[in-house]
Amino acid sequence: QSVWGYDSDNGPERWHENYPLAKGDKQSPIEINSKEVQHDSSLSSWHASYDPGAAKTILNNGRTCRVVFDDTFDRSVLRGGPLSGAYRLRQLHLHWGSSDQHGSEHAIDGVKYAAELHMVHWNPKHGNFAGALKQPDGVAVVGIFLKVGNTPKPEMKRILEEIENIKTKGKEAPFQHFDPSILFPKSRDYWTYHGSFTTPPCEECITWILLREPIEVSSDQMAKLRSLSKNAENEPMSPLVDNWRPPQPLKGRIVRASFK
Ligand SMILES: NS(=O)(=O)c1ccc(C(=O)NCc2ccccc2F)cc1
Ligand SMILES: [Zn+2]
Repeated sequence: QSVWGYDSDNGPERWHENYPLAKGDKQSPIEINSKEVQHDSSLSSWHASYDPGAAKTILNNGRTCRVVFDDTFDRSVLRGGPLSGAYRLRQLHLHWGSSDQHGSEHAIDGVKYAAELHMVHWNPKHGNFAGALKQPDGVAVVGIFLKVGNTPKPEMKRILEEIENIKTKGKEAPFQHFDPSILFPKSRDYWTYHGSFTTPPCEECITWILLREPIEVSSDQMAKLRSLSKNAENEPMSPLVDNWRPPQPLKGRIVRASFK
């Protein structure tokens, strides 16, 4: 079956066979080379105003752990930075490795982090998410790097505690009263560039906002994430790890920095 994944027979090198956009000129993730980044003093700071009541459920879809929010009206929005207008928060999810040494999708000067958290927002001027996917300014994703250290942020605990209840593919649990802005690092410094979904169908509709400052998690918290399974309950155990796409060709794109 043409279902895509991260294994040798259905992984990133073969996605283009069923999803031709995967070979586009504005694909994500990318390798950020700070020497080639352009500081843009006209870039304003971004602002998130999230309603904790918008959080609904957390689920394991066999490819990631995803928290879903109510995006039926402007309840939790991101604005400013490179964006014009308010983008609605729809979901957040993570990508991680089989060890602490790798797992992020974007890399900074060759440095890969243990994981990368994505907060996915869409532009309501395009009617709905499906419509936004077809527009270059349709979607905005805030990317936060997770670094293993010994002063882990307590805020990640909430997501990781829920993992017990969504161990296998298809499991979903209520996840309410959660304000994801508690996950943001202190600094608002960011890089921004135009790219794509890092998973099929790989539409090139994303304004990426990558935060420079990583947040810290503990090695135990990473082990918890790696205890998720990509299989359903009654199938052979297969650990959900290495659900990251490698960096894609920059193809002349400019990466701008909000900081010097
Ligand atoms: N890793 S990421 O770049 O942040 C990313 C963000 C969102 C999606 C998504 O919504 N997929 C579902 C989906 C995509 C396209 C069409 C219909 C869908 F349901 C996938 C990847
Ligand atoms: Zn993602």
